[in-house]
Amino acid sequence: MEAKKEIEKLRREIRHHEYQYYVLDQPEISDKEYDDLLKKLGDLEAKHPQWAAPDSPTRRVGGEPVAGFATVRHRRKMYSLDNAYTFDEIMEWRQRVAKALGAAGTKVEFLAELKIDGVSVNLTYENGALAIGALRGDGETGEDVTSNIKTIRAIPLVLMDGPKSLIEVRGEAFMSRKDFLDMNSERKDSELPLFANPRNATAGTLKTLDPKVVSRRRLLFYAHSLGDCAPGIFVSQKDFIDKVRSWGVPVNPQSRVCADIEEVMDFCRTWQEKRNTLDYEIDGIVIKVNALDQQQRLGETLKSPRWAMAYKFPAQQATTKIRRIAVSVGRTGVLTPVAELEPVACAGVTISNATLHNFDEIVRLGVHEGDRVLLERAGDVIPKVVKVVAQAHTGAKKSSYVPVKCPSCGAAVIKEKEEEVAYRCVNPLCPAQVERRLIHFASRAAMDIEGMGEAVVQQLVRQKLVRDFSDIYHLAKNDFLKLELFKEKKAQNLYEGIQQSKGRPLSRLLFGLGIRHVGEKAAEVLARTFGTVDRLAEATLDDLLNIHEVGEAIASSVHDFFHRKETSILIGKFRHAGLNMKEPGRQVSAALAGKAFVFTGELKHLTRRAAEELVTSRGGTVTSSVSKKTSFVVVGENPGSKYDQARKLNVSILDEEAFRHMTGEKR
Ligand SMILES: NC(=O)c1ccc[n+]([C@@H]2O[C@H](COP(=O)([O-])OP(=O)(O)OC[C@H]3O[C@@H](n4cnc5c(N)ncnc54)[C@H](O)[C@@H]3O)[C@@H](O)[C@H]2O)c1
Ligand SMILES: [Zn+2]
Repeated sequence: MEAKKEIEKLRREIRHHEYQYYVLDQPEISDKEYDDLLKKLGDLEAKHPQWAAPDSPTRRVGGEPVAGFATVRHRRKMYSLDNAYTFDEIMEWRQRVAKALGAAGTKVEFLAELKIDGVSVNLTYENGALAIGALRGDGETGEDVTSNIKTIRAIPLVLMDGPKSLIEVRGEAFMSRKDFLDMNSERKDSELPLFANPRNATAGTLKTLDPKVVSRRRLLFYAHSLGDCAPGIFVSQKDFIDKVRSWGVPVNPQSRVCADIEEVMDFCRTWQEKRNTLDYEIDGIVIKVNALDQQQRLGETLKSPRWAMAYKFPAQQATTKIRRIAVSVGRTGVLTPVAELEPVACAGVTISNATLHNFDEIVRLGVHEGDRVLLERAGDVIPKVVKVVAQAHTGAKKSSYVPVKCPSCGAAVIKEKEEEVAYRCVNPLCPAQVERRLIHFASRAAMDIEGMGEAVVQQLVRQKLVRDFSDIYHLAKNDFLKLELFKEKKAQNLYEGIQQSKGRPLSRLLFGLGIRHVGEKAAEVLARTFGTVDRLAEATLDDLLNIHEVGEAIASSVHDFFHRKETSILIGKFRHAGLNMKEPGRQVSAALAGKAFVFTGELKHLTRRAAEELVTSRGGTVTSSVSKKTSFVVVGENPGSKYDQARKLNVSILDEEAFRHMTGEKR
């Protein structure tokens, strides 16, 4: 009974972390900690086979597909990989392979590949042309992200001299370290939660509903696995890699054929040392039995192929001393404690600051100035303090690191509600806050003002040249000549950068304004739905709540924002300065905007994809299952259970004819 309880508790815990990781792309624990939980569960299940369950996390790949996308069933299952953390575990695997292959198993060739920390993507080519791009999902069905995938330049839309028969090429979509860091620093400026690693950032990007956002993120791609295909095209993994490369699909040039397992381990050692010379993150080495006929004989378990193994590198940690616990002031006045460190080398870079997240975290860690701490850099994120390894010998310990006054402006510091963890500076004119807000406004994902980085904003604020967003648009070229290192040319460029930003679409402006809870995605949805700033400003709370992707927090924050006197003054000033404040390119339709559609059954006049496109291009969304949030279910011939579900939940039902009228396809 005890064991059963423990197993159930572990499963619940693991499922929680899987949801955080696969669906929200915001893990709360490190991969190693997650893998340890999973291993513990696996061991318990092996010891108590009577409590095994088919839906246990030990037997399932990934997580449920994310809502908001249509799903596709993979023609062949997409698997996870088994992990090895030591060379002993690699040797054990080598022996299992030998045993399973019998006489042929003593001599096996391997292909060793870098394990890039990205997202698995399945590309289906039909007649040599890219037909579907899908994510792994739960391995059986995944999110259809074709329109996002098509914006990735590294992925060819047509194969050069490839097979005409259907073929599935699988590989890793990923982000360079630099693009990942840029993306996170933009998010930091916007006070959005940071992505823990490039993989979460890539997943978050591929799951955005707007392909434009994806194209801006510059994702990369390397093919590494074969899905469904006609028989006889390839004889080995190496052969597959070479052939797809010749058809124009990028593959990782570092892969190596290894004659035996010793060579494989050399390769692992080499890359463990050299991993930081790459401009993308790898978290290990994938070892594959090279010959496809041997792979077939080895087969797969429910979760992973027996012919492959992932060797995972140790986590990137280091220890050092905290010199001081400083406090930084964010855009909304939130105070964040930062540990200033004795510089230490960790995973190829020198670290001198680490985040402590909030003041509760300081208490939880029991950390003080002068302590030696363990740091971890997961991916390239700002390093975090994991725990105290040795307490300071000297010096009085502070009872609290919460400052009485704002370190920037000296105003009072408050905690809005007792249950909140954040302390804030109450002064909206606090120079540190104004600076952060302007940096965010000018950042790449917002108004994208060329030449207006942190240093420039800082000087503009300190010299009292700007106090609010609209002041930027009243600066003359001569004003910039007062800034450090500014000469004629640079001043001219910044001036032009500012002028150019006036034309940015409404979505960028909304994001830049830093309205609470309005991130990039919500800004896009709002801009798409209302089209102009005036219509958005007039929206009632109900109008906002009626939008499928908008929840209560966003709705009331947007409503409040546009009903403030300062906001209408600001918008007036923007208009006077000639800002665009419209969302172009969307034939937004009032009937469809913000509505959620579900399709079931066959349509006569439209393909499913064309029908979905009609919805999304008019500001609506398509989801795969019917819920209370569904606005319409479009029913074709031979509808499935979604039709019954729609009737049960009293969701409006449209036939094809009515749907085409609604979209303006038919008059
Ligand atoms: N921190 C958390 O809370 C949390 C939660 C869930 C999962 N995870 C992490 O995610 C991992 C499980 O995810 P997973 O099932 O995707 O396994 P995985 O990432 O360990 O391995 C499988 C994946 O590796 C990728 N890959 C990269 N290079 C490859 C190559 N050359 N050949 C084949 N595949 C290659 C593929 O995308 C494949 O899907 C665990 O190791 C765990 O650490 C963490
Ligand atoms: Zn302040």
